[in-house]
Formats: sequence, structure tokens, C-alpha cells
Amino acid sequence: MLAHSKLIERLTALPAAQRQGFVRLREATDVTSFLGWLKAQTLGPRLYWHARERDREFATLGCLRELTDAAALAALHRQPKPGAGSWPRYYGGLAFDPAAALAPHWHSFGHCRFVLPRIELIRLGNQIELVINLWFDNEPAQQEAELAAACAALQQVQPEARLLPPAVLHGTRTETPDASRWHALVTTLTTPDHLAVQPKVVLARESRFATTAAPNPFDLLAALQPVTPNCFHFAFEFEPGHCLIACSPERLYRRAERHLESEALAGTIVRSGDADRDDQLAAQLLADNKNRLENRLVHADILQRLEGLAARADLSAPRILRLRRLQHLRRDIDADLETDVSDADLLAALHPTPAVGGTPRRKALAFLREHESFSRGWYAGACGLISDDVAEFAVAIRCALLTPDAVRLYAGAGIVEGSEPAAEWQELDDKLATLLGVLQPGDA
Ligand SMILES: C=C(O[C@@H]1C=C(C(=O)O)C=C[C@H]1O)C(=O)O
Ligand SMILES: [Mg+2]
Repeated sequence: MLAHSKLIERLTALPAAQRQGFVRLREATDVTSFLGWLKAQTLGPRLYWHARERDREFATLGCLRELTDAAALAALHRQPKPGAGSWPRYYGGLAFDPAAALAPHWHSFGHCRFVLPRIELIRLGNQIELVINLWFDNEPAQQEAELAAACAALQQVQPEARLLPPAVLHGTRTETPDASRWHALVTTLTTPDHLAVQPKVVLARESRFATTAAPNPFDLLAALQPVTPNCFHFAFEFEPGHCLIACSPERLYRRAERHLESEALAGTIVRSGDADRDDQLAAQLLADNKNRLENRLVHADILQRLEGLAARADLSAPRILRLRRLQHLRRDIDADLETDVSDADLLAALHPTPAVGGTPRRKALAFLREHESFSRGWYAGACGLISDDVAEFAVAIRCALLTPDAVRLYAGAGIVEGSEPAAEWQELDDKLATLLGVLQPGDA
């Protein structure tokens, strides 16, 4: 029998004594492709999250509860452990800047949106489970309605769809800012007066393709997965037709109980196609003052913000994270958290890091609100999942927003002392090359 039918049977037979609080039932199942499975589903929101290590994968359908502000996130922390012994897991994220207005194409995301899904498909290692979530209160009528809603959701589960090569992206491309405005912004940020008060700002660009034929987001992400090693993969579709997809190399943090892993990922050089030349380029990156400064400002900020939250925090030596076309400088941070630190505290402290915002943070955000003439929305936001025992967030870079009338790609570059406008503009193109290579195969 199929897993969803087994879950329906178990729900129908659920003893009255178990109709209490948060309930989660799970059944082993087998799915070839989580993205193919999501593509076939009609119940939304549809969310997908895949860890960089590729050993944990999640696809979710529907919404049982939602958290849409910092207070609701903070309240999660104090919840008693549910009787079922399994914590609810919320999937979602935060926009880049909590105080910046959102353009209409970002409205369905909001500044903060986390969903406790009705249905989860979870792979841990080789084990796949289909999960149904319910939340009962003490009213018999609510309990009946909750059971009926859960069964109805399971009945809607569709068999996997076949993934297809994504439709090729056509449409006129508009850059915001354009190259001359970028030049002016970088020049402003690298004057000695500016650098004295604002050593780093991460400037970004939106590349908008006007099209009424955006590729299917799940086909697109599936095509990107094999060419984006060492990356988190995620897709967030809160409303039909509006989907953010990302192949991000950058972890914001992972927390397992009181243990925290974070990192400074900043500083960039290309790859060459030749192994020896790549090693030379990596050595050049490790020795380069501008790139080291980009990275140093990130780990200094993260370590400083962990003071008071962590009993211990250690920084690794610099290493190279290799992607398909780029290499980045990376330093890992490993910490033990103080007892009562919540994910709401961690998100408020760490996000946005100077890898995507700048330092000092408030000044950088104020500069971007004033001078960046597009809406970042969830680009450079924090995306991931929270439960009481484990939480994990990636930074939403190397991403695309697909909407009914456009595909928008985003790329940014850290501007510090030594940044040159043309080289930083080129870095934006280098960061988009993998995505564009799949979206517009002939042109890459
Ligand atoms: C802002 C982005 O990437 C960030 C900027 C980097 C840089 O300037 O060297 C490198 C990695 C990320 O910290 C992006 O990809 O959009
Ligand atoms: Mg850079």
C-alpha cells in the first residue's frame, strides 16, 4: 500500500486519547526525485530544501500554522515539548532587510514567513518518510475537522511527475543598476572618507528578463543541481506562480541542540578549467589583500555578534570552497551556545552578515535603502528550517525569482578598499554564469 493511503488508515483509526496537541505520523516511502514529486503536487505552499552535504532533503505541502513576525518566531522557543515526542518543523525565511519596502513581486514572501506544513517528505541519508502533521485542540468539533483536513490533504498527493529540461529563457534583459550607475556607486564607496566609516558594503544587481514563459521552477532546480556541487538547494513557492529558487554555497548557521556552525564565505576568484591553474588561482585568492579583507570583515562581525550568545566560538584557518566556475574564501566558525539562546536570537544577531550586507550593518542597510534602486526581497535573505532540536539556514544568493511575467536573477559583490568597478561588475557576471548557463544554454 502507498504511504499516503497507510497514513489515511492510521488517521481514521486514531484513538481519541491521541487527538491531543501536535501530532505527527510518518510512513516509510520511496521517491525517485523530490523535485519531481513536488512538481506534481497541487497543494501549496510547496517548499523544498536540500542541505549542502546532500544527506538531508525536505519537500513540504500545505500549511498548518504560519509565523510571520519576529515575536512569533521568538515564542517558538518557549513551547513545551509535544506529547508525540516530535517537534514541529517550520520552513521558511526572512527577507534581506526587515525594514525595506517589498516590491509587489515579493509580496507573497513578506518580511518573515515560516510554514508548519501539513505534509512533509523527508530524506535523512537513504531513508525517506512521508509525514502528516496535525494540531488538535480540546474541542471535539475541531478534532474532527482537523482529521478530515489531514485526510483530504493526503488524498490530494499525486504520483511523481517526470522532470523535463527547463524551458529556455527568452526575453529582454534589464540590469538594475546598469554598468555606469554601478561604476558611480563603487567609486563613491571606495573614497577614503567613505571607507573610514563604512569599510564594506555589498552592492548587488537585479537582472530582469521580461517573459511570460518562465521555466518550471522544479525542472530548473533539478537541472541546476548536478552543476552546483557544494551548494544548498531550495525552492519556496508560497503562492502559485511565484517561486524563489537558489543554489547557494553559503550557510548562515546550523544549530544542533547547543552546538552552532557558521561561516564567513566571502572573497571570490574564477576557475579555469585546468586543475593546476585552479590551484594557482586558489593560492592567489588566499594571498589577496582585497579578498582577505572582504572575508575578515565577515568573520569579525559574526564572532563579535556571538559574544554573549556563545560560551565558546572558534574560527578555522582560511580554506577554499570550490564551485563549478568560482572559488570562494571560507572560514568556519564552530561554537557552543549559552543555554537559553533561541533561533530568533541567532537570526537577529547574525542576519544579514557582512557577506551580503556590509559593516557596520546599520549604516550599510541605510546606504542600500537609499541607493540600491531595486527591491532585494528575499535575495540575500535567510532561508531554512527551525525545530526545537535542530535549525539550519542558508543565505539566499545565486538565486532566481520566477513570476508570471519575469525571471529575476540576483548577484552581489563585497565592496571594500581596493575594489575596482569593472572587476566587481565582472564578478557579478561570474556569479550568474552557472544559472544562466542552464537558463540560456546556447548563450553561455
Ligand atoms: C552577495 C553574493 O555573494 C557574496 C559575495 C562574495 C564576494 O564578493 O566575494 C562572495 C560570496 C558571498 O559572500 C552573491 O552571490 O550575490
Ligand atoms: Mg568579492
